[in-house]
Amino acid sequence: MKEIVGIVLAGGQSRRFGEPKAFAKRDGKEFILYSVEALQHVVEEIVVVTRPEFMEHLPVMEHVSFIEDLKKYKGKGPLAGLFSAMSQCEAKWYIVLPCDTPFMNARMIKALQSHQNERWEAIVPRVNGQIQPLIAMYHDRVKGKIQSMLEKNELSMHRFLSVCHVNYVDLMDERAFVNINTKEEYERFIG
Ligand SMILES: Nc1nc2c(ncn2[C@@H]2O[C@H](COP(=O)(O)OP(=O)(O)OP(=O)(O)O)[C@@H](O)[C@H]2O)c(=O)[nH]1
Repeated sequence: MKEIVGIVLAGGQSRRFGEPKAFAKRDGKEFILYSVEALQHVVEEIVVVTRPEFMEHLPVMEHVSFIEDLKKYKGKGPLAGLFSAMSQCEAKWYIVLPCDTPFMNARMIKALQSHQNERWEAIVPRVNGQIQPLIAMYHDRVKGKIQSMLEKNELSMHRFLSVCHVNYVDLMDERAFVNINTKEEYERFIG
């Protein structure tokens, strides 16, 4: 079993953005690569959970593999992506990132990781009072909890956190957590 694996969630619909967010660019580089690179020097391996039609557009990278959501939970959102990666790559801890945070960086991931401790099931940043469950660390112990939520079709990340033993850590770098969901946000932060 690996000590720590990175997960990049890139299987969403991007309905608000109107085209796949993973391939939107900042300074000529695809958003998804910012997520992969932020994790690259911190974790042993990275699993990108994405759609089959995206896979051929993604570059081959060392220690990075591309998988799909488990058939059973396809279309069920980030919790399904998280569970799919946890089931297909065993590790003690996971650090998850979405594919739409193009200012995320290794420094922030290391800051999060510095709170890693077996006492907790999840380490979740709070930035400007807002919790960030998709930019967080999860212990393998939460896998069963996610599965039972998915089985009940309960898909809320906040509801999931309510059943976990969570260490909320205040992080200050708001810019690293900028999340692009719409073309308006793209114009405002990257334009
Ligand atoms: N693997 C996987 N990732 C998902 C799924 N749904 C959302 N994500 C990812 O989770 C992150 C946050 O997703 P959202 O922005 O809430 O949803 P989205 O579907 O990408 O965008 P909207 O359609 O505009 O809501 C993004 O990185 C998505 O790619 C899913 O069902 N499977």
